[in-house]
Amino acid sequence: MNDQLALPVGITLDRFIMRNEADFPFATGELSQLLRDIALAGKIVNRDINRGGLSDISGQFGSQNIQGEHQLKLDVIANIRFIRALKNGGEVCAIISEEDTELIPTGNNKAKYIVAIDPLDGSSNIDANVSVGTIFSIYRRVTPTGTVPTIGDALQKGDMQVAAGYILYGSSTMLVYTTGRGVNGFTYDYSLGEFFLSHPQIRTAPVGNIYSCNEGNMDDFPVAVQQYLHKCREQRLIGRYIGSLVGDFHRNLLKGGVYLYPATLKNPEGKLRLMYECFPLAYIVEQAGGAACDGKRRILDIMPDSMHQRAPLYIGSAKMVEDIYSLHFTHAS
Ligand SMILES: O=P(O)(O)OC[C@H]1O[C@](O)(COP(=O)(O)O)[C@@H](O)[C@@H]1O
Ligand SMILES: [Mg+2]
Ligand SMILES: [Mg+2]
Repeated sequence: MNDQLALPVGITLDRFIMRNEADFPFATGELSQLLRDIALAGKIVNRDINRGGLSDISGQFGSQNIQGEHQLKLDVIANIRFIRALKNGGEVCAIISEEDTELIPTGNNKAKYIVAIDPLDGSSNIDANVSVGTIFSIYRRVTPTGTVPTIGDALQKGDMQVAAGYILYGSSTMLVYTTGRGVNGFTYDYSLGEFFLSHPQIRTAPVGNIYSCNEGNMDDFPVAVQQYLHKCREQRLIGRYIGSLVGDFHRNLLKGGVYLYPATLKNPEGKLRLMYECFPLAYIVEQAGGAACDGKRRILDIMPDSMHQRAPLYIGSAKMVEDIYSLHFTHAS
């Protein structure tokens, strides 16, 4: 409490980024600028989402993405907005997007960062006016700057991320991110057009009383998960499931709890994508004291072999994730 009182009221995202950059003696400002570019695109997409019900922006776009999902107009609009901001910003040499099959070269071959992005998360909720989000993950390229980026630059372990975050377009709009020195949350003040630090150094409880899972798939779940969900019910834990990963994750991060998306018959590898859903949220939750696994491994230890690879995800309060992991272990042996 004293720390928070000590903090000047109204620290903007920009000032926070600048202050943090000062802590890195060799910082060159590129990552800071990249975070600003993402925040700017987020403000524009936030405006689009607020108009989500209006005819020119609602409904299907009429095409499918590589996941076989019907793209909504807002999926495509958000994708265009972020790609344009990242290209114009000049700090990114290539982009992985949920909405694009191939790696997107930006033409900035001198740039040293790669961004993986889920431009609009929770698409199935957009026309019902339920919280949605954007999820991003940032890597340093492995090939020399000045050369054309390759898939080798894109496919890196989750542990290699230099920054990750999400924007939650909910009752208020928030940007939450980490650069490996804790997790901070910023709330958007429309009247000033600024993100302000509202949740400094977020920590998540080791045990919470919330579990989030689409139990409609219960019969498909591994036995270990079915057992865990029964235990949650026996303990009268609170079941909360929005169906927008960012919304469910954010609530559990602040209140304590666990989100589960196991493998199902429809998605035997799991539904969620490693590069732009699992990795960024796993980095954030670990920086906040929580944990994330796929039932067998720590999510951040996974080496991806394709850009749109999926994985089961168990993420949130450390002790709850550990329990799920041990149940998997018990049933595997
Ligand atoms: O409808 P389901 O099977 O419960 O899946 C919901 C999950 O799928 C997602 O919508 C997938 O993300 P996208 O909307 O970005 O495709 C998650 O946000 C959410 O947690
Ligand atoms: Mg998503
Ligand atoms: Mg999406």
